[in-house]
Amino acid sequence: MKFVDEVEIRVEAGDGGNGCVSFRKEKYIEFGGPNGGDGGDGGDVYLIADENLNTLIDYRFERFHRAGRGENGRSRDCTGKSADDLFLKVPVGTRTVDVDTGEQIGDLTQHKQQLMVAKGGWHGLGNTRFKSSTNRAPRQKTDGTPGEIRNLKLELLLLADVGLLGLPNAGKSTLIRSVSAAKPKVADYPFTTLVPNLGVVRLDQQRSFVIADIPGLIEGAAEGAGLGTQFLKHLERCRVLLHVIDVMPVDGSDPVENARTIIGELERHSQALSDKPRWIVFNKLDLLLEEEAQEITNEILTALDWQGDVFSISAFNKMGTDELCNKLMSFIEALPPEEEEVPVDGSEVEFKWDTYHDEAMSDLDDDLDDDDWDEDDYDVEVEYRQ
Ligand SMILES: Nc1nc2c(ncn2[C@@H]2O[C@H](COP(=O)(O)OP(=O)(O)OP(=O)(O)O)[C@@H](O)[C@H]2O)c(=O)[nH]1
Ligand SMILES: [Mg+2]
Repeated sequence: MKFVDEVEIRVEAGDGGNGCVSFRKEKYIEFGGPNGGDGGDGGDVYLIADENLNTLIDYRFERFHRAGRGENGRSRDCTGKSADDLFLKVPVGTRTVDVDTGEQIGDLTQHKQQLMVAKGGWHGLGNTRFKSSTNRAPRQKTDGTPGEIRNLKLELLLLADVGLLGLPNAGKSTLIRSVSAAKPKVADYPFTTLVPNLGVVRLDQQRSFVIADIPGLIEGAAEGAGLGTQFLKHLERCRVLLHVIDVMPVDGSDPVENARTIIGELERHSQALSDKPRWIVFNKLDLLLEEEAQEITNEILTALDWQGDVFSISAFNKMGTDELCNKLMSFIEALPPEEEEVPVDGSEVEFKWDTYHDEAMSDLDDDLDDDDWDEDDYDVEVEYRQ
C-alpha cells in the first residue's frame, strides 16, 4: 500500500437553517399569534482516529468534505432538523494544522479520539421567539449562521519510542529486522528504504517498545537533497534517537565526516529534534577486528567530542543488539510518563443556547416597533387552520 503521510483537505461545516416567520390563523381568530419555528443547526466536521488505518491516502483522492445544512424552521412551531455531523476517519498519529493560519488544531493519538475541525452554523430563530407582552405579532426572525470553512493539512506522524537515524546504507533497516518482526528491504545501495517502517521490539510478555526506521539522510537533506528531511518529523515523538554509524563505509568515506553530516542536518531541521536524547550506535563491527574497532570508534568519539551513550553492534549477526534493546527498554521505562494530553473529544459545547437567544433578540429589540412592518422584508408563512 502506498504510504501517504501528508495531505491537504478542505472541510466545510453546514450552515444553520433559518428561522421562520409564521402566524397561526384560525377560523374566527384573526390574530392567532406567531408560530414560526427555529432552524436546525448545521453539521460539524470531526476527525476521528481509527487504528485500522495507517495512511492518509484516501484523502489524496477526496479533498472536499462538507457536512449538511440545518433545515429551515417551519410554521406550527416546527424546528428545522439539525444536520448530522460528519466524521472523517484518520490514522492514529494524525496531526492537524490550519493551512491559512498555521495554527496547530490538534493531535489524535488514541483510537476513537475525536477532534472538531469545523463548527457548524447555529440555527436562526423563528418569530415565536420574539413574542413579548408589547409585541404579540412579531415579524422578526434570524437567519442561521454560516458553517466554518477550513483548509487543513493532515500529517501522519508515526508513534514510536525509538527512532533510527543515519546515512543511507548505515544498516538501519538491518537493525530493525534483527530486533523486531518488521522486515523492511535491506540492500547494499543507498535509499533502499523509501518510506518509514515500524517494528515492535518485544522483550517479554509485558515489555515492548516500538522502533521506527526512516529513509537515510545525506548532506543537504535540510534543503531537500536525497529524500530530504521530510521523514524526520516522524522522529519528533520518539523518546530516544539512535544514530547509526557505519564504521566501515563501502564507499570509503570518513565515518567522522559522515557522523557530522547527520548531526548537522538534525540541527538544521529542528532544535527540538537535536535536543532529544540521542545515542550513538556503531554498526558493522563484525567487519573489524576488536582492536581495530576500538581504535576507530574511539577516534570518532574523540573527533565528535561525544559524551553521551555509545553502543557497538553488528546488526547483521545480532551482536550487541540484545544489550542495546535492554538498555532502551530500561531507559524508556525510567522516563516520566508522557504528559497526558487532554483528549479532544469535541464533546464540549461552547454554544450556549440562552446567551445566543438573548443576544439575537437584543440585537433586534430596536426593531420591535410594529410600524416597521413591510411584507417584502420577510418571507411570511401564514398557516390557516379550520
Ligand atoms: N557486515 C555487515 N553488513 C551490514 C550490517 N548491517 C547492515 N549491513 C549491510 O549494509 C547494507 C545496507 O543495509 P541497510 O540495512 O539496507 O541500510 P539502511 O541504513 O537501511 O539504508 P537505507 O535504507 O538506504 O537508508 C546491506 O548490504 C546490509 O547487508 C552489519 O552489521 N554487518
Ligand atoms: Mg533502510
